Amino acid sequence: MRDRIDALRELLDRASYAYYVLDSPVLTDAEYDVLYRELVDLERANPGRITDASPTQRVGAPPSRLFAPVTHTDPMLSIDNVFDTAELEAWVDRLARLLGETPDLFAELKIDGLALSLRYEGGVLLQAATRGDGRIGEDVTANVYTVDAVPKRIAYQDPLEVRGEIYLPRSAFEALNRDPTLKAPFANPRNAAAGSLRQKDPRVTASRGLAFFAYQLESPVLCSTHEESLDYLASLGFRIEPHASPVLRENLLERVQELDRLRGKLDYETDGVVIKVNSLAQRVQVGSTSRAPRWVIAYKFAPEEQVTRLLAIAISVGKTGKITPFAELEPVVVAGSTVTRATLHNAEQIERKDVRVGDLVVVRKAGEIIPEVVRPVPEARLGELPRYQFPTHCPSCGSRLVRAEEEVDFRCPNRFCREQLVQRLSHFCSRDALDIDGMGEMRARQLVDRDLVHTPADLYRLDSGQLHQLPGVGEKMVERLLSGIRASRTRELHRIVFGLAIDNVGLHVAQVVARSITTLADLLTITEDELVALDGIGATVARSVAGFRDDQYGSALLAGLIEVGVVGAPSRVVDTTVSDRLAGLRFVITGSFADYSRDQLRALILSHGGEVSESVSRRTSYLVAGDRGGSKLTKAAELGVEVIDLPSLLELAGRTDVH
Ligand SMILES: NC(=O)c1ccc[n+]([C@@H]2O[C@H](COP(=O)([O-])OP(=O)(O)OC[C@H]3O[C@@H](n4cnc5c(N)ncnc54)[C@H](O)[C@@H]3O)[C@@H](O)[C@H]2O)c1
Ligand SMILES: [Zn+2]
Repeated sequence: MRDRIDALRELLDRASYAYYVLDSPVLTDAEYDVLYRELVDLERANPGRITDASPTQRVGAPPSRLFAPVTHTDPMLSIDNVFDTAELEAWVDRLARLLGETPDLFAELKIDGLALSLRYEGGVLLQAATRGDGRIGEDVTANVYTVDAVPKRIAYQDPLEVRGEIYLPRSAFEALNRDPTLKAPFANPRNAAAGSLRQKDPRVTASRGLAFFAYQLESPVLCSTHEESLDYLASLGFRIEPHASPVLRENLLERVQELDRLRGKLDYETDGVVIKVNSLAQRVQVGSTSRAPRWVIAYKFAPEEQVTRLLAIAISVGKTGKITPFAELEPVVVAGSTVTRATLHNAEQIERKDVRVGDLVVVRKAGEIIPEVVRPVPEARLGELPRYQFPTHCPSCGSRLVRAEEEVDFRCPNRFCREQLVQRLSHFCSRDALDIDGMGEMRARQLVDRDLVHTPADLYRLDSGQLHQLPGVGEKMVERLLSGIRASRTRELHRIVFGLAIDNVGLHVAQVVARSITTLADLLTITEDELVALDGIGATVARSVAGFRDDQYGSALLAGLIEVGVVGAPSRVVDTTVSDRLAGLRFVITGSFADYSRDQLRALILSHGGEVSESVSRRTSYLVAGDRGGSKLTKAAELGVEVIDLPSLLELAGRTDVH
């Protein structure tokens, strides 16, 4: 019977072939590593099932027929991986036991390229070969001759073999992927390096800008440590990665973390730290297994992506009724923190990516960004899983969900939906809005559940007796809440406008609106035309504001707030200009962006001196397009307006992040 072990082997073999031979991976490295780990664990529990044919017992993949085969004198092995510091320490301890003493160690960045063996004789480069399956590699001499960083002549006459990593610098990778003659962009610099090296025509290789770091002198008769051998290689003209250095056992973890912090600043991709035994005599003492030497280990950096099981999909209701699906996950550590939930953005994305409950999914968390499900790994699906059916009704109030044309999000149309009330109430009290201390989402939920509050205006009618009913609220908390509520009546106007939770009105738009009114009551009379006339406010926003004021919920809320004395105070004019890099440029934004709202992008552009308008015209400098941009894209094409993506906008603004 075909079981999980067979399925994993077959999948990993297929992935390795795509990765090593076709230079076009079907899995990410993180996915591959997780599935590989699972296979290792299963084989460990069932030792009778281990065979030479298992991917856990082999290196790489057989060489392609495109190149002449080269038999390596010493096999080119793989390196075992560890994924956390505890595993790294265990590795050092094991070595120390094998050797009877603490080994001298040496730490190098693990360059994400591919291994290359270089043979010299009589002082000239005779042959260059890839690793292949470790025993037999591919002859790529003609191509390697075009790589400047590889010395063609060295001042050493006897036969000599040098190993190292051939890689594509990030800058060259980005330039290459912009090349319009490329059939398809490369997934990452490693695959681009492999694809560029393994070309039939050396002129193509020459044009790609490959680089090389040496990290191993084979048959190092002249040296007694790895450090000496690298120094010797440098004296022969080889480039050595500049951060490679000996390290004391007690400083090892610190050094690994230093290298981790450094990696983002380098022009080459690295995926870990390779820790090696420095003494060559000690290396001989510990030896190798058939797959990897025992004297070296690769500590893999925590990837910003991880793979875990999708346990369930649930939906949340936002303050404007927007429905956001999110994933409940088997807990997984991503980029240093445990993730149990991640956003799935919207129904359309679930459908397009075909995410199914029970799938292994790729979860990404970069920096402070909310974790998201990037995609499922359907290759790892065992048996059939049903397609996900998006709910048709609001989980809170049972209303039928609606989706406007050209919109990606479903909404609960019921303004009086309890969950929306909870979200609106906690938004009203949040830091950037009325900033009422002690009133978070939990407290908002308690108030709504007990029918004490139905709109933010009701907050101002609460008495201490009612607050005392809430669980966990004592004398002190009652005081704090009451004084916070009282003080909030005279918050700056823009905070109140922002706190109303009007569609499309973020902090920046709220500031623009607040500047044109003197009291909250003015919102009751301002017309749509007057709003459109304001700088930085377009037709959509004006319609939202006027629509809010005219509907039953909005008008009642405004009247209620005025009645309880929420008068507001003039907003201090804050100069939010950060730079003038975008001065003179006029932007239009379309589509949706995974991690940022359009309002955030608008604020970013304005803070760098740019202008934002609602519709594309001949005067538009750039159309910034996210997912599912509609008619504006067509319009831009008609008028010849340049369309850019979010990273390009950030680059123009001289930023790496919106915040
Ligand atoms: N995405 C996929 O589908 C897929 C498929 C197969 C393998 N992989 C990736 O490849 C890995 C396994 O491949 P592997 O056997 O080549 O192991 P490896 O890439 O984890 O480690 C060995 C390699 O590290 C390289 N290296 C870089 N810097 C080095 C240094 N300073 N010193 C020594 N070596 C250095 C060498 O090329 C060496 O061959 C997996 O962990 C996975 O990340 C991915
Ligand atoms: Zn609802």
